[in-house]
Parts: sequence; C-alpha cells; structure tokens
Amino acid sequence: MTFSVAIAGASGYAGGEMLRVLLAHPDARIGALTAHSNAGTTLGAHQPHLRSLADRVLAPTSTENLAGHDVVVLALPHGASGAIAAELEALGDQAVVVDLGADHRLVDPAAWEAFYGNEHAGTWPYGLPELLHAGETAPRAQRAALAGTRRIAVPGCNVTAVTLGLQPGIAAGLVEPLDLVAVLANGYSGAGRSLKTHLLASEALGSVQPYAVGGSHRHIPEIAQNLRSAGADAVSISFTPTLVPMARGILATATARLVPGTDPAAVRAAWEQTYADEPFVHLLPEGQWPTTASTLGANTALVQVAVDEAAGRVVTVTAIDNLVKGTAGGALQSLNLALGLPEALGLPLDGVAP
Ligand SMILES: NC(=O)C1=CN([C@@H]2O[C@H](COP(=O)(O)OP(=O)(O)OC[C@H]3O[C@@H](n4cnc5c(N)ncnc54)[C@H](OP(=O)(O)O)[C@@H]3O)[C@@H](O)[C@H]2O)C=CC1
Ligand SMILES: CC(=O)N[C@@H](CCC(=O)OP(=O)(O)O)C(=O)O
Repeated sequence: MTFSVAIAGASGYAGGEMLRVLLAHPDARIGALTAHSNAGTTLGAHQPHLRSLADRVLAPTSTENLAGHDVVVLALPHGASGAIAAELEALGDQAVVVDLGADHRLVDPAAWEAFYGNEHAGTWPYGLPELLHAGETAPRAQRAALAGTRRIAVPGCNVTAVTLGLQPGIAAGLVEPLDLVAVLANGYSGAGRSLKTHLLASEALGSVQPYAVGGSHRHIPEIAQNLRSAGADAVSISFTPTLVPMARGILATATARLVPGTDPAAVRAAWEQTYADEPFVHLLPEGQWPTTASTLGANTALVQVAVDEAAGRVVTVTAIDNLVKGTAGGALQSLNLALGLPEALGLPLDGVAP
C-alpha cells in the first residue's frame, strides 16, 4: 500500500527531518511541501541535505494545498497547527493528520492554558507507542490506541526522553512520583530554526546555558500526564533543561526517590521487563551509559538505570536524537501503526558516527 503525504512547514527543522525519514519509507509518496514566509522558494534553499527534492518549490501553507492527501504532517509553530487542522476537518478532508507541535497533546484544557496561554485546540491520540498504561509491565495499550487513528499528537522531544527514562519505575510502584527531578542537555535544533535567529555563535559555542528554569517549561504538564498514564496518582517534577553546543540530541538525567524497602535488584528487572521487546527503546547492558552521539540519525532511545543507595534514589539516563525519536521518527512509527503498516517500517535503527 502506498500513501501520499503532504508536509506543512517543510522549510523548518522538524518538517525537514520528517521529509528525510519519509524519503526512506518504501510506501510514502511525497506530495505538497509548504512553507510560510519562505513559500515560493525551493526546498534546496532551506534543506540543502535533501538533494532528491532540492528543486521542489515550496507552496504556501493552506488547506487548498494540503487537502486531498492520504497523510498531512503539520510541522508548524504552536497555535498554527490547531487552526489548520480545524480547517481540514471542516472541509471533510479524509487525511490522517500528524501534528508535530504541541496543540493536541494535553488532555486537560486548564493545563494547556496555564502553560501555553491561549485556547486549547483539543486532544488527539498521543503518538508515543511505548507509553505505559497503568497496570502494564510492557507497552501495549498505547499501540492499540494508535492503530487506525486519523489523528496523532506527536510528543515533545524532552517529554519522550524523560517519560521513557522514568515510566518503568512509576508503573511498577518502585519510585515516588511526587519527588522527581530531571535535568536535560539539549542540542540547539530543538528550539527550531526561526525562533532563535538572534543567537550569536560566539555566545552559543563553548557555553552551556539553562532555560525555562523554575517550573515554567511547557513540557512539565505533558510529562506529568504521561506518568499518570503509567499509574501515578499525582506527579511533581522539577524540570531543568540546558542548551549545550551541539546541533542535535537530548541527554535526560531523571532521578526519583526509591520507595523505602525496595530491593535494588527489582529496579533493573522493572526496566528490563518494560523494554525487553521494544524495537527502538534499548536498555543498555549494565555499566554502559547512553550518549547523544550514539543516537544521531536513528530512531532509538538508549536508556540506563542505576540505584544510588546512599541517596535513596533511582537515576535514569536517556539519550535520543530530538529530531528523530524525539520528533519525525517517533511520528512515522505512530503513523505506521495508524495506517496498519509494520511499526518499524522504513525507520532507521542505526545512527551515524562519529
Ligand atoms: N525542533 C525540534 O526538535 C522539535 C520540534 N517540534 C515541533 O515542530 C514544530 C516545528 O518546529 P521546528 O521545525 O523546530 O521550527 P522551525 O522554526 O525550524 O520551522 C517552523 C516552520 O513553520 C513555518 N511557520 C512559521 N510561522 C508560521 C505561521 N505563522 N503559520 C504557518 N507556518 C509557519 C515555517 O515556515 P517559513 O520557514 O516559511 O517561515 C517553518 O516551515 C513546532 O511546533 C515544534 O514545537 C517538536 C518536537 C521537536
Ligand atoms: C532546545 C530547545 O529549545 N528545545 C525545545 C524543545 C521543543 C520540543 O520538543 O517540542 P515542542 O515545542 O513541540 O513541544 C524546548 O525545550 O522547548
């Protein structure tokens, strides 16, 4: 079965990466590629690494250009995707719509308004196939929720990393969900191409800088939502991202207080059981630690867990490529499920190195 796919926001980082992974998918046929301020220019002017479509002219992002495809991917700023998705719905367009942005991720409108400051667009099935549901020891229910869906809300990249790191301990009841701490090292591409044009290389290179400190980051309610899905009654997480001088990658170190009396051996067993059969989430052998470099270009999440007995805490480290497992690869994995295709079809398991 082949499917046609349009990408809105093809001039941006997320849209460009979506196009790259779709070009390697045996069943995808690339349709309209659209942009906003860069409409009318060629794809090659913005994505010079995508040679096979370098001469394609970017059309304006409009329902007229996006309608009539089997799949529409929205790689647009927050707010823009909700509006265009509503227009496609009103037209009666039959496409499977995949939103790489945040507009349809949160279930609770009050949480949306508190962190995003505008009206909530709605809630779509959440595009993290590996999300645990309460009572599960391995992820199945979220895959069932994605099978055949016509709408997919792709997770935030930081959220994917922190959720995958912590959820086995939450689901198994081994850690306290009200005492979570996450500190992340993030590559610059996570901030998007258009949002940081003022940043000087002389300031970015050779420096690590925190941002959205003190409980203000938009991904906090999304992480809490996921960990409640995994079985927590309530979640409290201190979340601090930092920008590090690399283009891609997230290294998320997330720690949690061990429930008193827990056998440390049970910890590794829980993480092993959760990810034993996962094609893209790999618990590394004991003593090996995830690095961002070993995930670049791949749809993998590398996870490690250890018990710090003196501190009474479980320490998890998760590495992903923010643009692949954190965005476009995860989106294609969920899209495969939506279309009834093998979940791993066309997705890169191997990365690039050094
Ligand atoms: N970068 C990442 O790692 C991740 C990004 N995402 C999400 O993906 C989405 C796109 O992000 P990213 O690619 O990084 O951002 P970029 O800034 O790199 O790209 C933004 C894209 O949206 C278009 N655009 C800008 N303003 C508007 C508008 N008002 N209406 C319609 N289109 C517009 C731009 O077109 P033009 O160039 O023509 O102006 C461009 O194609 C965001 O919602 C982001 O949160 C999700 C997970 C991770
Ligand atoms: C480095 C950097 O700024 N990263 C972004 C990641 C954005 C992302 O994952 O996605 P959404 O905007 O779609 O939620 C951040 O932390 O906000």
